[in-house]
Amino acid sequence: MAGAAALRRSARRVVLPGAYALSRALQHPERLLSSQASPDRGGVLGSELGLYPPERVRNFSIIAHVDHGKSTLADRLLELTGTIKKGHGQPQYLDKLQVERERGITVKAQTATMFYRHANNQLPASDQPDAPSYLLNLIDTPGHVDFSYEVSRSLAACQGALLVVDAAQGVQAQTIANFYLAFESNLSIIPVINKIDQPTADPDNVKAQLKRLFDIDPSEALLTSAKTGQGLSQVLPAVIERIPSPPGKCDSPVRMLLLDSYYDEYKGVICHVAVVDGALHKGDKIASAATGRTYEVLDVGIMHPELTPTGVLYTGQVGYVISGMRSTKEARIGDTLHQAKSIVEPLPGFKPARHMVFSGLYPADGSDFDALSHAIEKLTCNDASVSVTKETSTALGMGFRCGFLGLLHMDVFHQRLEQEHGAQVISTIPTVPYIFEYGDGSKVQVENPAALASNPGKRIAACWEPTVIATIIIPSEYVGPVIMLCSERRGEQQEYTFIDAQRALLKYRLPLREIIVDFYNELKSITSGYATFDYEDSEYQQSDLVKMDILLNGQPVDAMATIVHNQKAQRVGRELVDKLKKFIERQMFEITIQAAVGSKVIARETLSAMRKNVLAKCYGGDITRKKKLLEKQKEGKKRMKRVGSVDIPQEAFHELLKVSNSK
Ligand SMILES: Nc1nc2c(ncn2[C@@H]2O[C@H](COP(=O)(O)OP(=O)(O)OP(=O)(O)O)[C@@H](O)[C@H]2O)c(=O)[nH]1
Repeated sequence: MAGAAALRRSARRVVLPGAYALSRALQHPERLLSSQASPDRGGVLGSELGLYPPERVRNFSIIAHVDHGKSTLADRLLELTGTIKKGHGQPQYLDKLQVERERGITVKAQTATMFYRHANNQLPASDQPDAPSYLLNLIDTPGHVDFSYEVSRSLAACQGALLVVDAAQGVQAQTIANFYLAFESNLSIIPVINKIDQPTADPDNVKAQLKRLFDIDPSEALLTSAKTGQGLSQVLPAVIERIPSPPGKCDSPVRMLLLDSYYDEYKGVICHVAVVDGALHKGDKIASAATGRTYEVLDVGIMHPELTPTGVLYTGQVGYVISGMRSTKEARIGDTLHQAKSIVEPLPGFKPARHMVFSGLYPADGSDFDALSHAIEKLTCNDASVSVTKETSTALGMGFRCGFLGLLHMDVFHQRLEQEHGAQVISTIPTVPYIFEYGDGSKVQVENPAALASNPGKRIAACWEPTVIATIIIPSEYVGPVIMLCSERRGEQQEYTFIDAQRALLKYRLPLREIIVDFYNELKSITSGYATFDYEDSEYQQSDLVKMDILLNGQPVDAMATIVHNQKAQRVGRELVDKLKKFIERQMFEITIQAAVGSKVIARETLSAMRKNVLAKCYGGDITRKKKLLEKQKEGKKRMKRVGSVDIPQEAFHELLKVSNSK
């Protein structure tokens, strides 16, 4: 380590800030730090970053179908470069969120900077003391369909991607989606066939699939096992040799792409940025191209893998900036940050996230509104892809209408609200954004069915619903049942091909509403878990939609209203009414439960009256026992929502959610 320290000192002496440092570094590559001499965590200094001109930087991502091993591979690369210690005790270092660890999925894309000495593979490293060192930015991405927005965002900062494919499972639906995202972003793609240690691994078959589907030359594929370490030593050399260095002008005023932002209680808003041109120093004044606001750079550094201040970031590098922004609303993802008072061309940015699913979120106990509001605000600071607007429901009181990228995203958001903020929420039936046109030609986007009055005074002339193009990959014996499922869900076949001797690829246009919860579960169950599924959003299509109300004792419960296809209204109405009958406890009066479309009742159930007197259970005059029972009853009441005179338990809302999505 003494040698490493000496190297660092000498490096500091020779390096001057800015472009000059870069040109000096280019003239003296022998002075670049080796990975062995790479700075220990927290010790990375700006002067050392200056030793990595764009030619010695590689920004890449790992993309794959869910569970094919991205995060494990990322961990191995971090270990290999000494960025984290081997066996650091935490599986999947880059999966930081609790929900990510629990569910084993990656939700937020994370970035880590690594230093790697690229020695010639033919010679022992000890014989190559001058082998050049590289700065590698690895961006881990989520694999689930809901988070493809995160994937495309991460790819914007990259010039290449490792496309990881499980050697036994082969190409799956998200492999295809992710390949096209990377391909359309003009990235160099390095195919990595992972999990070759598995007994059922068939790398040759996977190579053939890659050739057939993506025209990838089989000789380009790397064979690895992130578990045993086999083949991993080829990965980083391939990154350096096959992925181009980031383009950008070192001597221009600083211009960077805002990749992501989150709020840290102690540090404030932290922005992840990719520096496209110029260099960024602590103390610089920067401006946002979107808002025009200016900020002073209070701290700047790299993720190595934790925040490591460097005081500077140079062209092509990826890191973080803290600049006194008050909220993540100021840090718009995809925005261009640039040197204040300079005129720059904004970078292309990203397509704004499209909210596919909307749901109302209400505090389980009405008096907790402020607490829920605070929790949602905090969470959206870290997940800017959720849209939030206040709404009021007659049944549930004050709450929020939130837009999510998909159902998993919604689930994850709920889970985080409960786990990280202790919030207890009731959520309403998820809905997709419909478009309704009235007789007078005016159009509205409906994100809350309750907002669509049954008799709006205006005649509804037409309705449209969003559709998706779904890609499904299945073993060929399941083609029949899958085709049946898709037509039940109002799907329209677009493509039917075979990707190898055993597996078929189906493409369907499906109404988004039909797939938003239970489609994937059902698809999995009819294919014994073998189907994989991905979708991309597509156009709106005209459809015969109706609003269905649920009435309790004749009163509509706004939070239970839903929009359904006319043909399915009867079936959904019956199921909702049956479910409610099961979950609403008998009360001291009769309750009628009805589903209605307009003024027409399409399903009805009656719950007979019952008198429930807990105190009757208390014989004699034991007052403490009576009190306890009353307390218990009060607790139970807290978890009820009163609609008119009817108490509805929280579970009823959750159960409705399942019904309305299964049909
Ligand atoms: N046998 C074997 N198992 C592996 C290998 N690589 C990863 N795994 C296992 O595969 C499972 C999924 O790995 P992850 O790294 O979480 O997969 P991922 O692609 O990051 O998944 P998401 O983050 O959910 O998209 C884990 O149980 C890993 O331990 C490998 O090379 N061989």
